[in-house]
Amino acid sequence: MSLIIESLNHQIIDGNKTRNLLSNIDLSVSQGECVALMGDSGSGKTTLLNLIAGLEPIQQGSIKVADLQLGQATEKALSELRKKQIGIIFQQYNLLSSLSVRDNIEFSARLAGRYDPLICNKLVNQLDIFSLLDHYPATLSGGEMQRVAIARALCAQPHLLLADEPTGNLDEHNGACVVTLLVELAKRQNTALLLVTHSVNVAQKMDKIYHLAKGKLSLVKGAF
Ligand SMILES: Nc1ncnc2c1ncn2[C@@H]1O[C@H](COP(=O)(O)OP(=O)(O)OP(=O)(O)O)[C@@H](O)[C@H]1O
Repeated sequence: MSLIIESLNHQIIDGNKTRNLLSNIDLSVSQGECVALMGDSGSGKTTLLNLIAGLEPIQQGSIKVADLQLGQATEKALSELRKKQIGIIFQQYNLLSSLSVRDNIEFSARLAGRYDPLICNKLVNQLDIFSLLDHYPATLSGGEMQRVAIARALCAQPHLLLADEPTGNLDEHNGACVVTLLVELAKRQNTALLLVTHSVNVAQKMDKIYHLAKGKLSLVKGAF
């Protein structure tokens, strides 16, 4: 299993009271499995991804990624995990502005110790960003940045890929192509994919769909 979440609870401060954002969440994603996470805006999807990436401290319950218990891990171990095992496609892309598209893509793969020019070149062609390789992020459109962020994450061949609205800036056709490619590559690389989306069409391409509402996670498509 690439990801195992058990009895996860997470509270936030809302005004002058606390709110249970995540209540007793259980979720497992195995290698090569593609899972969609849906839910209204503000339901806690991004917070859940941040907890899985070790970017926010776990308050109660457990999250295990690639055999590492995040709640007991040191900052160094969490940082190593993010470098080597977890790929993240952030809502805001988080491309490094001082690096060209080519260097952005290669950087994560080299950090993970998995830079393979053949894999990178193939991804660049599949995502149709070859002509952008010498450009800098500031000169790209939202959709182009999104495709570069996807190439960067996949080029590092992560164990677990977390994608927050990876098609939010793409039109319906390009969004569908990118998701088909994400699923195909996750299966081929044996990567576990957890993808946040508001699009039912995108979610339908996944093996399972979970819905987050009022802190509870429920399975709406897939094996029980
Ligand atoms: N550290 C924090 N302290 C207080 N409130 C927080 C904190 N982090 C998130 N929140 C609140 O938690 C709620 C869930 O936020 P989150 O970004 O996880 O939602 P989301 O489901 O990803 O929404 P969207 O679909 O709009 O991206 C929001 O109301 C947000 O303001």
